[in-house]
Amino acid sequence: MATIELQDISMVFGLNGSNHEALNKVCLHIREGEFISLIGPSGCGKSTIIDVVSGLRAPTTGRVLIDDQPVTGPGTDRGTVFQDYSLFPWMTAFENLRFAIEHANGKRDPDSFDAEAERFLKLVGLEKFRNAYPNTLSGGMRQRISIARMFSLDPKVFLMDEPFGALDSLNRIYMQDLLLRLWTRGEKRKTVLFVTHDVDEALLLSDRIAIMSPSPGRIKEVIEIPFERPRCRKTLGAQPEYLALKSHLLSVLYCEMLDDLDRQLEEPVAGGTPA
Ligand SMILES: Nc1ncnc2c1ncn2[C@@H]1O[C@H](COP(=O)(O)OP(=O)(O)OP(=O)(O)O)[C@@H](O)[C@H]1O
Repeated sequence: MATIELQDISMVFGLNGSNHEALNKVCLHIREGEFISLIGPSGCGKSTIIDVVSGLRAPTTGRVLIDDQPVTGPGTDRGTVFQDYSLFPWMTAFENLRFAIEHANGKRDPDSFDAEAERFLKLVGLEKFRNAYPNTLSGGMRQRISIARMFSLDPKVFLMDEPFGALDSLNRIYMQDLLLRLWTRGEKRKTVLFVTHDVDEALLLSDRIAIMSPSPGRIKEVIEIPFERPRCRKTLGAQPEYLALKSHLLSVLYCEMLDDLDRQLEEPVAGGTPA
């Protein structure tokens, strides 16, 4: 478990000769073992936050602390899952897992890497696909391997950027439940920063939801999700409190979307003003 502290994170990108402020003084404290989701309109800077916390990108100003230590680059204390699976295409499911485990634990007995890879394949129900290459697996199966890899590396922090965004709705449900079960039964509960566009997904998974607004990206509101764990999606969706929170989230996001649209339409269009 770890705390994550985002302190006044701003990010300015150079874009077509001018500067674009993607994030403006984002502050967020994430508690030990907490599951927090970032939700907000496209382009509000959710992925940029994941990049900054993972250490792949340095902020223009501000800093991230993990357990009070500043992030200066990528590290084994953070595991990531992205929407695009990020598996090595020339390795089988087993080899992808084994490679990651070996890379993270180079000094251990090599036989233990095999056993560990087999164990995690089984945990996500893919032992029969041990020798399959990623291009022969469905999107859901590939994402199961990515998740197994993240759990097998045993980092303190999980960073997940729309991990289920490319999946159909049934696969998405399966993956959400799989993630919840693996996460809640871990001895040391991981601290999770999760990006999603899906309000129901955020409500099912999160302890808190941070709503972002665009241009530049900021955290507009942070909402506590009061439902006890373990959560059951069948009963959760029928609770009046769930419906009220969902309605609130949707109205905030909808306002953001309309504001964004207004801003776009105010910008001059090359060749004249729209009628
Ligand atoms: N490398 C880059 N160079 C220039 N601009 C960038 C770069 N990366 C991101 N941006 C800009 O920063 C802003 C935030 O991008 P980001 O990808 O973090 O948004 P997002 O909220 O994750 O969007 P989405 O939900 O569509 O994935 C956008 O306006 C984007 O165009």
